[in-house]
Amino acid sequence: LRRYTGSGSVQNGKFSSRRRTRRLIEAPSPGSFPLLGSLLHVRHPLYKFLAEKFSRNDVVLLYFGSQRVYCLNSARAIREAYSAQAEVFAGRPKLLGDSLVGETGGLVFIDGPIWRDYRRFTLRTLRDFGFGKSFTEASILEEAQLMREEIESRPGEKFDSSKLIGTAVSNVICRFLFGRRLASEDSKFELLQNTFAKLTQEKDNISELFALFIVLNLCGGRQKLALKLLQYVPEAKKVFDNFLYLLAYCKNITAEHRDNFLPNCQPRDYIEAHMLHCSRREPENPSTEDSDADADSSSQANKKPLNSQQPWLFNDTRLCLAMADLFVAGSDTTTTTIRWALLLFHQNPHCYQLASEEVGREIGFDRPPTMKDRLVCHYLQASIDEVHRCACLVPLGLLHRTLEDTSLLGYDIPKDSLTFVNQYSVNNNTEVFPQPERFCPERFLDGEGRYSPSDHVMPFSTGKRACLGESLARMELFLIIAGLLQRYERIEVASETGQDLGAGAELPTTPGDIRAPPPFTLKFHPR
Ligand code: HEM
Repeated sequence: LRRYTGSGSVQNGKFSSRRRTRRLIEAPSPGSFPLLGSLLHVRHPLYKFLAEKFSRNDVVLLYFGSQRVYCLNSARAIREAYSAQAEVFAGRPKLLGDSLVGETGGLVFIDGPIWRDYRRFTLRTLRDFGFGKSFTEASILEEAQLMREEIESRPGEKFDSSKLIGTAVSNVICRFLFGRRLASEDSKFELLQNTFAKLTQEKDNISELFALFIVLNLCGGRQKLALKLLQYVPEAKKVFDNFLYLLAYCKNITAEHRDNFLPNCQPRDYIEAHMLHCSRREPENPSTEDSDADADSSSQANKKPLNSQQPWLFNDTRLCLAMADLFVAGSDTTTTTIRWALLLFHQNPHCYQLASEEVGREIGFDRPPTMKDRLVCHYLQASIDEVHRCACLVPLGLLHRTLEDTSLLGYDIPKDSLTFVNQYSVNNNTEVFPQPERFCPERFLDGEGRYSPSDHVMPFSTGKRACLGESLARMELFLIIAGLLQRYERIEVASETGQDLGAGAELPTTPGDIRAPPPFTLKFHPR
């Protein structure tokens, strides 16, 4: 019998401050064993298992070791938690990062004032550099142009899709972070790209999370001890080493910047913006109440003063941790979505045809696309949403942590529980998306053929922890895909591993956090 012995009781959907002990109202669960938790009660991939076995349940309770982990298995549950109770669900679990680096920082696996200030600083800097404006647009178009030059320098050749698209996408983020692109021949660049594609796609991160929490349990929650033990596991050690490699790379570039930094000039990249911010240590207005607005890159959020609490939160190690997070979060996600788009168009050539015709009609073939064209390219916009739905790139999102006791759709959720979304359940809900296995952009068009997005498709999540790079990703997707449609009458896709990738073929996907298609090459047929 589990009893709730937290700080309050449930009243009007919230715990009151009155201390009381009562039975928890538990969400349905596949079951659990002591120590191992639900590991032996679930099948892989977890998102499919939960979507099928718990198709009628909004919330499912799992255990990673003894850690409570709630799956938000419907759009209703996701919105109720991450939007309606945004503050309560805005925490992140501690996953050894602090112990590894010796500093709390970054943007993804951290919460509290450091995360808040760095998130605001990053959104503000992205906006100042023209996130959603011409500077970023120009960077993306330049990378798209370089990609096309590469293709046209070797007519009739096949290109590795990950490398070709990954180079363009990663360089957009490099230009923002470091103020320069890295040549694809640069061995460091290739290493960085591959390292994190492997980390996010190939590894079965859910099994590893189960394992990590079991080890943490065994160590009585002591992170340093768990880290020491995990150093003996070759796979885990490789992950730590790769991360430390990326961090060292960011540190070197930061040191180079420091030598050339001119405090009175306009910052040219994220590192300089950070240096400028640190050099102006005069106190700013104290932090105002945080609102939902700072979860996105809206201008309101970015006009708010940074928290600037004492002690000073900004330092070089945290800068490097934030850069590492932006590089990892901003490279493979967008690259893989574009690869999915090309693969799904390959399987559905009539959709490629319709999108090309629209691009030809609305943009023409003589000038590069701009973000304004999005407003008139209804079919292409709908196709991109359908790519998000079918690809379901991050099916389980990232783990959140509850910052206080709460209740969700009638179930009790104690403080410090972990939560994750099941985007796969939502995207394959037959009541909202009939025949979900079909690629059908028309789902997102109204009766007059105008783009009509659905609030069920949430590739960037929602609420306080929603993707910080959503605007940049949306720009990259539209500009790069529209540019390819303009230039190439047909794009041939061929599997690198002999798998059938043709129309109707079921596509095997990678087991990691990112659901990527199998490796394939691209051959371009110019108009
Ligand atoms: C198609 C491309 C992308 C997809 C599908 C995507 C998706 C996501 C998702 C699902 C999350 C987790 C949200 C949550 O925990 O609720 C996330 C977080 C994040 N993303 Fe993205 N992302 C993309 C591109 C980018 C880009 C280009 C950047 C960098 C500029 C970026 C930076 C981040 C960061 C820093 C976070 C952590 C935010 C936080 O915890 O406060 N992402 N993204």
